[in-house]
Amino acid sequence: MSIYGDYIKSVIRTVPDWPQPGVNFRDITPLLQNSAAFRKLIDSFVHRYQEMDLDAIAAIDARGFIIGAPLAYELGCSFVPVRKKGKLPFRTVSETYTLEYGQAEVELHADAFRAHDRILIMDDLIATGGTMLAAAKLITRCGGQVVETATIIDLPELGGSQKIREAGHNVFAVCSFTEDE
Ligand SMILES: O=P(O)(O)OC[C@H]1O[C@H](OP(=O)(O)OP(=O)(O)O)[C@H](O)[C@@H]1O
Ligand SMILES: Nc1ncnc2[nH]cnc12
Repeated sequence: MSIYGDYIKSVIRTVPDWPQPGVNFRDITPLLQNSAAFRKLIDSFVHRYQEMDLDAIAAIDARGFIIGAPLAYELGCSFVPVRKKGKLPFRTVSETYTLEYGQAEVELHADAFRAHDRILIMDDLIATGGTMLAAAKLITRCGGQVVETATIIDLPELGGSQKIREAGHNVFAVCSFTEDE
């Protein structure tokens, strides 16, 4: 958890039973509306990653882009979009995964980075971990080195962050929510 974790958590809204009954949706839009909170969020990531000699931030479509792009700008490294199926125009590699509420597929341009590049994967939230693990597999298949996976929100009870760690990747989360919060 980052030094601003409690503050960032306090500006995230929980919407019960969305998009389907039983899901507590963690909504980051109030955080994005609050310029002071958004700045602290990006600063937390900059603070953690500025000495890690990253080559690229690979951010996951769509909410991962919101934080991945300013971080890449601040760190002076490249931005790699990991997109939902059918959005990238060039040669792609893809990986299917299971969401908390459905199935999906992510894609990466085959030439998105150089072999051995040091890459941080960024997303807004880890639930089952399927999305992050699919992105990590893609990046590894393309020759990248996954230095860490980062997120604003971890939902540890859903087991995703644990699964990602068991697959051999570091996980950094700014804050976490239990099901009853
Ligand atoms: O750990 P998981 O169970 O894989 O779930 C986490 C993913 O689910 C959400 O994305 P979503 O597919 O809803 O897309 P969006 O960012 O386009 O809203 C979230 O932004 C993560 O990418
Ligand atoms: N509970 C949740 N809140 C927000 N985004 C999500 N993506 C998957 N599960 C989610």
